[in-house]
Order: sequence, then C-alpha cells, then structure tokens
Amino acid sequence: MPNVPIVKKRIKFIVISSCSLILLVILYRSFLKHKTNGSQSIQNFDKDDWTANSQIGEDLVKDFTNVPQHITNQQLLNQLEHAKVQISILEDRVRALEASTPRKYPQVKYLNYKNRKRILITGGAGFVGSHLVDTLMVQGHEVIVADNFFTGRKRNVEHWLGHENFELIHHDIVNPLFIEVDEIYHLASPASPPHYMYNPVKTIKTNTMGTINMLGLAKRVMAKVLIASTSEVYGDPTVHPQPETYWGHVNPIGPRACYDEGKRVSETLSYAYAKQENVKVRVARIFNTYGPRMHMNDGRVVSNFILQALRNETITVYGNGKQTRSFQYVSDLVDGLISLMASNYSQPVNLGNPVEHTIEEFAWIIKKLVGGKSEVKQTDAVEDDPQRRKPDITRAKTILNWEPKVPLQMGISRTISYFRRELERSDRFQKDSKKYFDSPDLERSQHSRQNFVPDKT
Ligand SMILES: O=c1ccn([C@@H]2O[C@H](COP(=O)(O)OP(=O)(O)O[C@H]3OC[C@@H](O)[C@H](O)[C@H]3O)[C@@H](O)[C@H]2O)c(=O)[nH]1
Repeated sequence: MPNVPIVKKRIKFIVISSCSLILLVILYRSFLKHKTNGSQSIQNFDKDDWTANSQIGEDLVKDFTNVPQHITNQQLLNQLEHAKVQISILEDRVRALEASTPRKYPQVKYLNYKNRKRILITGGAGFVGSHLVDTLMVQGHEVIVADNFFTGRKRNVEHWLGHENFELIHHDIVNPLFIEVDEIYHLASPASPPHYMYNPVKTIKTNTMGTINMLGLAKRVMAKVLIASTSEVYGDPTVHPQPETYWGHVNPIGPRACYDEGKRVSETLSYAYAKQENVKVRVARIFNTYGPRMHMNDGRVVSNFILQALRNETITVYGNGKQTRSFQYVSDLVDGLISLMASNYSQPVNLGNPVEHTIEEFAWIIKKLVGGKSEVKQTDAVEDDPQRRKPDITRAKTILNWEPKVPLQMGISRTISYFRRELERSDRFQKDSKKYFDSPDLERSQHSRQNFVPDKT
C-alpha cells in the first residue's frame, strides 16, 4: 500500500510544477508579444487555450491542496490517475505552444512607407516561391503568401510566421482573392512533370482560372503582375537555343499539354489584360531550376538523381540520356524575377542558365559529387520528352542586365547538402515515431485525449 502522506506530497509537487511551467510559458509569451509590438498573432494558441489551461491548473490545485483526512487510498490513487491525465493534456498544450511560438527572425531592412510595397506571392510556400519570399522580406517589403499547399509546404516559410511584415493565407487561386497589393508574383502551379500530370484538369484550371483571378485582382487594385511562365511553352523545340521570339512546338493533346498549354494560355491572358485593361504585366519564361527546398518527392531530374545517389540506389536515366537540359540555381532565378518586376519591359523574358548538359552527363556529375555506389542505368523514355533545351538569354542580359552567377558544381553541392539533411531528418522522424507508437505510454496518451474535456468556461 502506498504511503498516503508521501503520495500527497508527490501530487502537490506535480501540480505546483505544472502550474509554474504554464505561468513561465505565459510570461515568455507576453514578453514575445511585447517585443514584437503586440501586432503578431501566435498560431494555434489563443486566449481560449490559456483559459482552458488555467482552469485545468486551478482545478488540480483545488483538488490536491485540500485533501480531506478521511480520504481512502483508492480514492487518492484515482485522483492521482486523474492528475496524470490532466498533466499530460497540459504537456501536449505546452508542446503545441512551443512549436508555434515565433523565435528569432532573419534580419530585415527597414523601408519607409513610400518604398515599402505590399507584395502577393501565389505559390509562395513552394520551392521557388519561398526563396522569393525570403529575398523580398529581407529587403523590407510586406509579403503575403497565398498557397493551397498541394506542392508547397508551411515548413518553407515557417521562419517568417508571426513576423509583422508577413502573412500566410491558405488559399487556392482558382477562387478569387480580394486584397490590396502593389505587386503580384503569380507562381502558383505544380511545376514538376509527375505533379502537374497527376491532376491535369486542376493544372489547367490553376493556370487559366487562377491567372484570370490574379490579372483581375491586378486590374482592380492597379498592381503590377509577374506571371511565372516556363520553357515548356517551347515544347520539344525545333530551334536551338530558344529565343523568346520562337513560337514553340507543343503537342496540344499530349500528357504534358495541361502544363504547356496552360502556361501558353496564361501568357495569352496576360497580354489580353495588358491590351484591353492596361494591366502592367511581366512574363518570365523559367527554365529548369534547382536548389534547396525542392520536395523529396518532386520527381524532377535533380532531386531524383541526388536522392538516388545518396541512397546508393540506381540512378535512372529516362530514354537514351542524349536529351539535354540547362540548369539554373534558384537564387539566380529569384534575382531575375525581381529585376524583371522592377523593369519597364512587358514582353516575355527567358530566365535560365545557358550551360547545357545531356541527362546522361548530368547523372555522372551527380554520382561524382555525391560519391557512393550507385549505378547509372537507362530506363524507358517518357512520352513527349523535349529533346533539347537551352535558353537564349540575350534579352535578359540586355534589358535586365541579368545573367546567372552560380556555377553548376556549387549549386549542386549546396543542394546535395540540403537533401542529405532532409534524409537525416526523415530518418530521425521515423525513429521517433516508431519509439512513440511502440511505447506503452501510447495507451495512456490516447486515453488522455479521449477524456479531454475542452474549455469549461
Ligand atoms: O529520374 C529522372 C527524372 C527525369 N529525367 C529526365 O531528365 C530531363 C529533365 O526532366 P525534369 O522532370 O527534371 O524536367 P523537364 O525539363 O522535363 O520539365 C521541366 O521543365 C522546365 C520547368 O518549367 C518545369 O520545372 C518542368 O516542367 C528529362 O529529359 C527527363 O526525362 C530522367 O532521366 N530521370
């Protein structure tokens, strides 16, 4: 039989410690709120959560500070069990609070009211979008991200959550959006072939209805809008390298058409709005781009080859590997997009790195940089795969004074480090999750959730 006074003492100790913990967290939160001028809202944890927590804490204190002398050991044990459940609820909430509390933000420049712009980035939680967010935030602008998180991830922009210049909206641009902005970077669309082919109708809707919505918004609020187009508007090109004056060679009913034609209509819409409604449009034709924050399941050649090499799996070259691509690092693209937006030039501009490689060569470059024991093997060719692709960047050089700066080896090495960290992270998560779900504590924790009584107030 447990010793009653000792059990009582333990209970008191547990209750007082958890209340103190909650108090500390609240003090820390008020301090952070004060520090950020009180203008930030902390995600997922609001006044109601605190009220519920303090209620639980108060109930626990009442229960255990006034234990009557005649109470039986069994009753005491029941109360102890109840206290454990309550404490585990509090622990969950503290964890949620910790996860959502903004920590240190990257340094941003101060811009006065005249120079600071309100900028909307559709697809801003995606690979390219999130890098653009970083640069514009650091420059001191107000950035609003609209993303439906189909291929974008909150993790790509989480370091800005809660910042007074930043806003994240869960929104699918197939539906209209009504906000006041000065500039719009319209990047929302899946860009990797397996992703855009996954739901071709949705890809077409995003690039047609989504673009109409953004051009309509630009018209209403008189914002400048930059449309992210693609080298895929050239299809399987018969002109090499591809200048902006080339009209392209696209199969309108092939598997890639949803994206290629979607982007072509997106361009057509832009010039129709420019002509008819005087909307200021910029059109960037983006060539193959790579870098950190590419999705592990992206499916494009850079992430596939790097991940295969890191896992010592076979590096899969589709077809004979003689098809070519030219790869640009993401920071070069971001510089190009910002220069294009700032320019007075409204015709399409190619943004890409003109250094061209066959895919087979590229496989060997990755294998060499990663090391490991992977083999390079040819597999079935994919339908309508463009055979040669290299941008003619004369226009970007002349008009924007822009050209890519990051050499392939440097960019690929940074990307390899990123994917190495991602693999370690997912291994760690897998292990932690296995530990958690195999643990006998799970039953208790599930029990605690079932018994959770939300806010009594
Ligand atoms: O595992 C793979 C993946 C891809 N490949 C090949 O590598 C080449 C490049 O393929 P990716 O899937 O990376 O990208 P693609 O060039 O076909 O399309 C891209 O074009 C430019 C952008 O607008 C888009 O990001 C995307 O549509 C293709 O020839 C493809 O067949 C492989 O050999 N193995």
